[in-house]
Amino acid sequence: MKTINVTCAIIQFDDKILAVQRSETMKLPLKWEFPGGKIETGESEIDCIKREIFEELNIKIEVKEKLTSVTHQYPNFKIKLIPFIVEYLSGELKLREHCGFLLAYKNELINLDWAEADVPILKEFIEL
Ligand SMILES: Nc1nc2c([nH]c(=O)n2[C@H]2C[C@H](O)[C@@H](COP(=O)(O)OP(=O)(O)OP(=O)(O)O)O2)c(=O)[nH]1
Repeated sequence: MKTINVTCAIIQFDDKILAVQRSETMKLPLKWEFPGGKIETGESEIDCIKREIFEELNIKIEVKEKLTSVTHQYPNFKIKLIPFIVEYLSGELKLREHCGFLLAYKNELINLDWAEADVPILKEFIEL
């Protein structure tokens, strides 16, 4: 099965992190994730994450660090999830696709019902 390449952003607002909840009509409904999305043909990972964050959240970010990518097989599809630690730069946060968000301290994030592919990323991030 073809692997979908997806970037995602761990966005730091001061000392809190943004998590977003997938809506009921999306794949993996109501799961929590880091915002991001699929890499388009010819697009770099960095351009992808900046574009997706602006499209989904209306904010500009600066990419700081790349974490370890995770390949995960869901029942119907397989993804490679490519995570970046980023910082908020500008813009007013607006949810364009997700049904909810929260800002939480690092050690509070683990209590959410995450998309499965995000769990190793979250663990790596928490141990940094
Ligand atoms: N953006 C993002 N997607 C994630 C994460 N974890 C995870 O398993 N995914 C999955 C959910 C989606 O199937 C896929 C990302 O695709 P997407 O958000 O751009 O597209 P989508 O669900 O709207 O899918 P589609 O209807 O356009 O095919 O990766 C994550 O942390 N962030």
